[in-house]
Amino acid sequence: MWIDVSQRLDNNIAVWPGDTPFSYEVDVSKEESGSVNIGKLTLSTHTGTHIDAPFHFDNEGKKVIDLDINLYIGSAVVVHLPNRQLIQKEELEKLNLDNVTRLLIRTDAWQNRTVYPEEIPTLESEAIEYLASIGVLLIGFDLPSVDHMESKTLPNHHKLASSGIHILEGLVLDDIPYGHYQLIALPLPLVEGDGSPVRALLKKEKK
Ligand SMILES: N[C@@H](CC(=O)c1ccccc1NC=O)C(=O)O
Ligand SMILES: [Zn+2]
Ligand SMILES: [Zn+2]
Repeated sequence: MWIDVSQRLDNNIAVWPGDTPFSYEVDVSKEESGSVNIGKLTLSTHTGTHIDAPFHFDNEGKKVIDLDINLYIGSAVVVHLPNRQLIQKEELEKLNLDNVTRLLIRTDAWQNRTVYPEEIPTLESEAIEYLASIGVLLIGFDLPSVDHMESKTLPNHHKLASSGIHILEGLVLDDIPYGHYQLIALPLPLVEGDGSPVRALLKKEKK
């Protein structure tokens, strides 16, 4: 059974401070067109559950269309690391992450999803190096960013990208225990995209 671990997209969804509010409206109604309702979306590419392409923080970086879709489908491990400000290498070393290419970290630090949190946990730089060294290619968080909310230099975004680790943000992992899963979290084929909303799904593996 597939479990939806995406944020629902409605007109009340919280967005990054100052970013474009999400809006869905029926632009042309069935009555107006005589045949169909036609919706219109206005949204930031960083709305809800989404991936970041390197172009988000690097003008020379890959755009969404350039990213390998295989990153976003396949086996993943969910780990639960609540009540931390800094996620350290030592802590990750204690987990059994052999052969893990997709790592999803449940922090539980974004409790009230109607607003963006002021402070969120982050990975220390050595932890990113460690994850790259064991072959992690995708990291996902139940958080709006992999850097501190107020960061303008986005060191973890840059370090993850230069380490070959791709970024998935805004997952809803509230009810997801530690374990092995199959993940699907495909971005839209946005040719110029710096990021894309995804529908993120998990299915428990039998091991
Ligand atoms: N890094 C965040 C988004 C982000 O930084 C942001 C998104 C919209 C408008 C402004 C942003 N950052 C401004 O410093 C993310 O990846 O979703
Ligand atoms: Zn983002
Ligand atoms: Zn980001």
